[in-house]
Amino acid sequence: MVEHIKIISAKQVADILHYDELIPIIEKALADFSGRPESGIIQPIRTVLHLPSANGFLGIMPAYSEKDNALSTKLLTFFPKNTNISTHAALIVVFDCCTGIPKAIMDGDVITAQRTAAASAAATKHLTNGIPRQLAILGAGVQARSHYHALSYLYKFQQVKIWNHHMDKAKLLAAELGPEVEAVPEAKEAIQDADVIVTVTNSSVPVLQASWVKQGAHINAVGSCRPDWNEIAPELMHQAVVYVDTKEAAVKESGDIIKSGATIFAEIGEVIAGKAAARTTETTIFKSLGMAIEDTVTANLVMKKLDGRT
Ligand SMILES: NC(=O)C1=CN([C@@H]2O[C@H](COP(=O)(O)OP(=O)(O)OC[C@H]3O[C@@H](n4cnc5c(N)ncnc54)[C@H](O)[C@@H]3O)[C@@H](O)[C@H]2O)C=CC1
Ligand SMILES: O=C([O-])C1=[NH+]CCC1
Repeated sequence: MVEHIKIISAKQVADILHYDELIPIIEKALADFSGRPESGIIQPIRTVLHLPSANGFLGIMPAYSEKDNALSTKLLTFFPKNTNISTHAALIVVFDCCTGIPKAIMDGDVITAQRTAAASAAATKHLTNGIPRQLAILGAGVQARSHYHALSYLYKFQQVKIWNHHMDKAKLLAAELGPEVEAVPEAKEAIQDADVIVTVTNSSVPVLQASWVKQGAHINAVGSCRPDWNEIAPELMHQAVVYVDTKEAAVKESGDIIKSGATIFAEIGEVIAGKAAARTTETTIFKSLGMAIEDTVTANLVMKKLDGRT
């Protein structure tokens, strides 16, 4: 059986994935997820193993889409103390939906970076107030980079400010990205004029304060995927209208939700499907935890492209 499994590298995945195709696919997956079980999506809450000795995590993330005929599991590790090597590492195993036979093992790092940014881009498209001109990113790692590219695919920002707790990393990323991108020493300075804010740090305590955020801004809160970690000040969680990718996981996994006790207004998939309001004139937060179905539909796109089926 193993001889027939395709091994698909990060480079192959990166060559295939582009935001023009990925954002609509993720948008549809988010809507289908919120329309389950009728939409044919099956996705349990992920299993997360905590390794106290290394303060690391292993997540197992299976999902199935009947419409897409796609079945896969992502295996993801998160070791936040890693230095000089990545803090997250992922593999995706793709199965044949009729026989259950594994078809491929592919790199999951590029997919994790890009599908997460595509989900934030989809949320921003639905929740932002008018055309955003100023982007702020807190964090300067893998997700900071992919969020810049996904959001810049949708909008031409006049100014992008990046803050990181180590300024040198923010400076390096700013230099790599575009002439409109600037590294700033204080998070508050990055946030004050921002129409769209992205939080993508490994912090377990708030990096974004309520008083810094202008009324009507949209926030993609992407980090803090642990129940006892929060990246957003509880006051801001209460002031904003809170959207999530999955309500079921948000109340189990998200410290931003659990520690603040904030009310979830809707899943972003309900907004995309026209079943919940997009309250764009208010300050909005999209609390993203990441969903296996995003990986499954993205891996399916990679498979289809490699097979010449699309
Ligand atoms: N919602 C989702 O679907 C996903 C969420 N994530 C989460 O997004 C966050 C960023 O992920 P990556 O960019 O892949 O990680 P990364 O390790 O590449 O980047 C993390 C950034 O946070 C900074 N940082 C580390 N400790 C910090 C602290 N105590 N305070 C402030 N900044 C700190 C680092 O300097 C770095 O710039 C993580 O929390 C990760 O778990 C990652 C993948 C998917
Ligand atoms: O969905 C995902 O891949 C992740 N969520 C938090 C860390 C990685």
